[in-house]
Amino acid sequence: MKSFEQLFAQLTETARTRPDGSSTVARLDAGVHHIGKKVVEEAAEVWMAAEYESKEEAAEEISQLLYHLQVMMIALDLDLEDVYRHL
Ligand SMILES: N=c1c2ncn([C@@H]3O[C@H](COP(=O)(O)OP(=O)(O)OP(=O)(O)O)[C@@H](O)[C@H]3O)c2ncn1[C@@H]1O[C@H](COP(=O)(O)O)[C@@H](O)[C@H]1O
Repeated sequence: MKSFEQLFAQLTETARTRPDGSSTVARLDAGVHHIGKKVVEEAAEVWMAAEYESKEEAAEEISQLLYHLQVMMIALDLDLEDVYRHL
């Protein structure tokens, strides 16, 4: 289990070191348009899980949405403070 901040640190390091086989590197290479489609897709899956599936399934979809939002942040060179200052 990892926190939001721990995942962001891991993904930032992954983007810097570009390990072979990383799905995060592949998503970053695919670009903002591709990442944006995943954000929208995962947001819809959160909605559907919340209305029609279990709390556990909703939690899993929410975790995937958070992951793709973090990938988008890295693609845009945003750090956590850039987002937190709007909370
Ligand atoms: N937390 C996540 C995570 N959440 C979601 N996903 C990705 O999002 C996908 C879920 O989307 P879908 O259900 O739509 O699955 P899919 O249809 O196969 O989606 P696509 O792969 O085709 O886009 C998963 O298959 C993963 O590819 C994640 N991929 C990676 N992580 C974490 O990111 C870290 C780095 O991962 P790598 O870059 O792969 O090393 C690791 O700690 C991982 O646990």
